Parts: sequence; C-alpha cells; structure tokens
Amino acid sequence: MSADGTILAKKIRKSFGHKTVLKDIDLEIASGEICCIIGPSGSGKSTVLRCINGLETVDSGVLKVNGEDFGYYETENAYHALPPKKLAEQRTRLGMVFQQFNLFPNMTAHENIMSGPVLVKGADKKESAKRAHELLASVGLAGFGDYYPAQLSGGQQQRVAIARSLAMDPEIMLFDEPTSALDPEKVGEVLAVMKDLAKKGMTMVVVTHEMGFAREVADSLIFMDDGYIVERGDAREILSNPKEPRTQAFLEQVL
Ligand SMILES: Nc1ncnc2c1ncn2[C@@H]1O[C@H](COP(=O)(O)OP(=O)(O)OP(=O)(O)O)[C@@H](O)[C@H]1O
Repeated sequence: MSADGTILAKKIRKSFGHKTVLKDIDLEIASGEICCIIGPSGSGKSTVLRCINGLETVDSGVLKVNGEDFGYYETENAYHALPPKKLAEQRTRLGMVFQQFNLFPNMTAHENIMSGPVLVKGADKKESAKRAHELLASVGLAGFGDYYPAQLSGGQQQRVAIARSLAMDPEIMLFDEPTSALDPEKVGEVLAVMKDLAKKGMTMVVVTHEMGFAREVADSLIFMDDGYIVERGDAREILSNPKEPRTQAFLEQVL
C-alpha cells in the first residue's frame, strides 16, 4: 500500500440518539500537515478523531483517509459498508494516542510496542523486537523496555503509547488530548516527542488544550463549537488574530 497521509471529509454528520454532535464537518488535511483542533468541552473534537479512526461510524458524508473511502462509500442514494477486513486494514495505517495511555498493563513497554506488528500484522518477532528497541530510544526511553506500565510515570507511559502506535508504521497519527492526564512537569517530554514526529513529516491531527504547542508546531488550526467548525486556517494567524467572536471568546479564556 503506497503512502498517502491525507484526510478528506465532506459534510460529515454524527448523532448519538437525538443529539447531533457533528454538523456538516469538512476537513482537508494534506500529507505532512499538523492540524490542531481546539474548542470547548463537548464541542465534538474527540468525535471527529474517533470517526477518522473508525471507532465511530459517521451517519452521512464523505470520508476518505489515506486517499481511500474509509469504512464505507456513498452512492447517490445509499451508503455501502466496505468489508470489515478492509476497515481493519485501513485502521492499521492510522495511529491513535489517547488521553489515558491505554497500554496493556500485563505487558512490558517492549512487549506493548511489539504487540501490534506481531499480533495484528504477523510480523517477524526478531525484526519487531529490534524495531521496538529503536522506537523506545526514539522516544527517550532506551533501557525502559522491561518496565511494566505501572512502573512508569504518566509521561513515560504516554511516550510508550506513541512508540506503540509508530510500530505499525502509520501514515497518520491522531492525538486526543495526549497531555491532559499528565502532571504539568511531564507535559513537555511528550510534546517534545510529538514535535520530533512533526519534523519528520508525519500527518498529525491533535486535539489539544496546549496552545503553545499549536502556535509553535501546527500548520493549521480548527476551532470547533457545538458540533460545528467555527473557524479554521493558519494556526498562528488564528491564535493571534481570531476572526469569529466565538473563537475570540474561547481564546480569551484559555490564553
Ligand atoms: N458514545 C457516545 N454516546 C452518547 N453521547 C456521546 C458519545 N460520545 C460523545 N458523546 C457526546 O457528544 C458530544 C461531543 O463529545 P466529544 O467527546 O466529541 O467532545 P469534545 O469536544 O472532545 O469534549 P472534551 O473536550 O470534553 O473531550 C458531547 O455532548 C458528548 O456527551
């Protein structure tokens, strides 16, 4: 499968019961772009990521990830699900990092990182072990391979979680408030790993409250409120000169 690293959404809608959570969301994210999504609690930020990752299915709209119809495709009058095997394959090309690190507690850091390639892709164990060592080193955790999650700090666990996602060689990485559960002094070490990844050309969509990271690293910024994209554009431009009153009010609270 050739790399693509793009995300395209047109008029995505998603409801839970009677509540419409995503209201005609459009996205166009280029390969290598770093896009931060900000907005108040409950505005739909996580749901956008969960739809891109296939953890939720959208109710309507077009969604293409890595250049392919994702999970389903639309014809004039109907939606057609792609075979579940196809969705599973598409999902292996996306990495997702959650607020709660979600590591397997009964596996070491090293085993956590190897688990995807070996169990999901059937990769060679020796090769995967070598790669896990390299990935641990790349997130600043060389020598921590034998530690279990409970023996690691939150910042270390989150870096293992990032390495675990990278072990699958994704074209796109999605981050859902990756530093929100961390002690303030651990936030920087996770953001440093994310900055490093951004420099390497990974496509990244990051739901975050870290405005400093958005200003420094993001190419584009999306401000969501009440299921809508209220404002989007160049990250630094919006952060210093928001056009929409709702964005202005939000940024006044958080900056
Ligand atoms: N599985 C679900 N079932 C029912 N309602 C849901 C579900 N997931 C999300 N919601 C609702 O959808 C709305 C948007 O939630 P979402 O988590 O996407 O917002 P968010 O902007 O990421 O919020 P936060 O910053 O608090 O994480 C909220 O009202 C939430 O309660």
